[in-house]
Amino acid sequence: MKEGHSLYIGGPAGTGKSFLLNKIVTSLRSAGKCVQLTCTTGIACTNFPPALGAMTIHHWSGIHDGRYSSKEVVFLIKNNEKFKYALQRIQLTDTLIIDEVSMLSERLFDQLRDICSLSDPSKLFGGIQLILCGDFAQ
Ligand SMILES: Nc1ncnc2c1ncn2[C@@H]1O[C@H](COP(=O)(O)OP(=O)(O)OP(=O)(O)O)[C@@H](O)[C@H]1O
Repeated sequence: MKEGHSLYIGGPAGTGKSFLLNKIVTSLRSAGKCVQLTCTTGIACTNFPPALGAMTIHHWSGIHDGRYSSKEVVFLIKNNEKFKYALQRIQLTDTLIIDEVSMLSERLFDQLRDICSLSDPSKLFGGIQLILCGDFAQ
């Protein structure tokens, strides 16, 4: 993880996934990484202490309510003033954590791949380290 590899953390409810994410955020941030903690729902964000700054993946990425196609949202993030903070977040992020990832649709995951590429178009997901967490058996 510290070398920047992407990973999936899985396990049933109560096995300590959120506990582990908490430790990961703290550890990577103290190593100087820009770590963004996101969840697929707002309610899941409340599992974390406010100091960790958890936000929905929709907010982090600029996707918001998902009304745009991948092409449209990438264009807006690049060119529309209203999306400038999303662009800054994307370009600054070293590690993107997505909790409750089993709630993420294939369509949204594809959009995220395209949006993350704004960070570095030559790399898959823009070279951002992904830490996906959840329970696909849920
Ligand atoms: N290594 C650990 N040491 C001490 N307490 C722990 C450890 N791992 C988990 N816990 C405690 O166990 C409880 C459940 O952990 P946690 O909420 O992280 O599980 P979870 O897998 O995220 O569950 P859910 O999927 O329901 O959100 C919490 O009270 C947490 O503080």
